[in-house]
Amino acid sequence: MFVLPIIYEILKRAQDWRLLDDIARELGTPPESLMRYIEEGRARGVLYVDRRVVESFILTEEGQRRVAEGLPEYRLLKSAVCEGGRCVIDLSQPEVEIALANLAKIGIRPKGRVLEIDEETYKKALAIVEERQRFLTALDSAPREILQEFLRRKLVKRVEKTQIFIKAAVPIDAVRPAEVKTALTSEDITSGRWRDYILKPFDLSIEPPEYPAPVPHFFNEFLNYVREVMVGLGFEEVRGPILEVEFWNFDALFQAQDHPAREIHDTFYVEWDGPVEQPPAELMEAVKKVHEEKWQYKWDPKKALNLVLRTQTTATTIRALAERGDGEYKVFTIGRVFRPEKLDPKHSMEFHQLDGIVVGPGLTFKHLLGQLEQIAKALGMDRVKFRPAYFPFTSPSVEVYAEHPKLGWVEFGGAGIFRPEVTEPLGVRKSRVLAWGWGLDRIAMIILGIDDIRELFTKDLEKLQEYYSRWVKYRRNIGSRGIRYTI
Ligand SMILES: N[C@@H](Cc1ccccc1)C(=O)O
Repeated sequence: MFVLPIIYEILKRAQDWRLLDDIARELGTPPESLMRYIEEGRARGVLYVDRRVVESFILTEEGQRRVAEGLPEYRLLKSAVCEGGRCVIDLSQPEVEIALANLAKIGIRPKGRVLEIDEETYKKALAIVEERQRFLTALDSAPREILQEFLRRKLVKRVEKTQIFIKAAVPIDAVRPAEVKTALTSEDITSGRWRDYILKPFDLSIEPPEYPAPVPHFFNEFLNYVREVMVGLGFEEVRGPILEVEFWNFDALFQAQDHPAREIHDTFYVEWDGPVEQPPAELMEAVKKVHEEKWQYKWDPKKALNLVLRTQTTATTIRALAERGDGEYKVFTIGRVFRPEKLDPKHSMEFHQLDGIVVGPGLTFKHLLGQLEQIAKALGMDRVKFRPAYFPFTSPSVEVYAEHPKLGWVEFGGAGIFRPEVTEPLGVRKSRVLAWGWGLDRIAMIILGIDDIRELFTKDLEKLQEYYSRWVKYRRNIGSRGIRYTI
C-alpha cells in the first residue's frame, strides 16, 4: 500500500506504542502539524491512535515569577554570610515573612532580628531549598509531595492534558512512501505510473484569490460593441442554446447527415440518453423530404436528435427563421461555438460568432454585400475582400477576408443567400434570406493587432491592460475610417 512520505516516517517510528510528542520531536515538527497525517493514517487503517487524558501541572503567574527571581526562602538563604562554622542572615529583606514561614517547616527559626545557624544545618537547609527551586522548572519530574506543596503555595495549577499514543497497524514493509501529485502528465497515464501516486484532492471550499481586474476585459467590451452596432443597424438580438440538437445545427441547414462536417473530427458530440427538445413534427417531415429528394439518402430522425456542442451560431438564426417565417426583419446572435480544432495561433476549439439574417422579399446578393460592408465599416475594418465559397445552406456564397497587420489577409467569416432547400421547409416562400456568420475572435485579432487567438484569454495583467488601451484607442478612431472592398 502507498502512503504519504510523512505517514511512512511516522509508521517507521511507531512499530510499538509511542507518544506522538516524542515522534514529533524526532521528526523536528510540532505535534499539531502531524495531527492531520495521524488522522489520515487512522482513516486509511494503517495506524492505531489512543488518546489518554493525563493530569499535569503548569506554573501559575506567581510560579513563573518565582522561577525568574527565585523562591523567597532560596533568596534568603543565599544571602547568608558564613564564617568560622556559623552562618548569619540579615532579616531586613523584602518578603522575609514568606521566606521564614517556609524555612520554619524545615526546622529553621530565627532568634531576634538575625538568623544564626551552624554551617552544617545551613548546608542541609540550602540543599532542600535548592532542590525545590530546581523542581519548579522541572515539574514533570517533581515528586508528589513537592507538587502538593507548590499547589498549596499556588505556584502551580493542575490541568488535564490529552496525550496521543500511536502505533502502526501494519508492518513497515507492507507500506511504501508515495509521491503526492497535484497534476498528472499524459506520460504518467500511459505508463500506468499514476497508480503509484497519491492524488491530492481539490478543496473546493477554499476561496480563490481575488482577481484584481485593473481594466474591463477588452474582448467583452468588443463583444458588447458588436452588439451595439447590430442593434444600431436595426437588428434584433436572439439567443439560442450552446448544447444543440443536430437538427438545428445541421439538418435544418440542409447539411446532409453524411456531410463530412458532421463527422466526429469536426464536431463535439455529446452523449445523452435523456429527453431533448423536439423540433416541430411537420418541420422534421419537411426537412426529411428535402434531404432525401436532393441528397439521395435515407434521412434518420434519430440522428437529428443527437446533442452536439453547436458548431455554428447559424443554428440559432435558423431557429429564429423557423419561428418567424416569412416577413421583413433582421435578427442577429452572438455566442460561443465549438469545434475540435488543433489549437494554433489562428484556431481554437472554442470561439465566438456573430450570425445574422436579413429577411425580406426581393433581397439580392448585392444587398448582402452592402449589408456586410455596412457592418464591417461600423466595426472599423479598413478593407475587406469577398471570395466565392461553398456552404451547403447558401447560394451564392462568399468568404470574407480582412487584412491583419502581421498575418496578412485572414478569413473571418462566410455569407450567402439561404438556398430554397433551407427556406422552403420552414415555410419561407415569399422572402429571401441573406445570412452570414463571422468569427468575432478573428475580427478582434485583426482590429487590435493580436496575432495569437490564445491571447484573447491571457491572464497576464500587463497584456490585458495593453489590449484594453488598444481597444479604447481603436474605438475612438472608428467612424473616421472609410472602407474599400473588392469582389
Ligand atoms: N455558419 C458558417 C458561416 C455562414 C453563416 C451563414 C451563411 C453562410 C455562412 C460557418 O460557421 O462557417
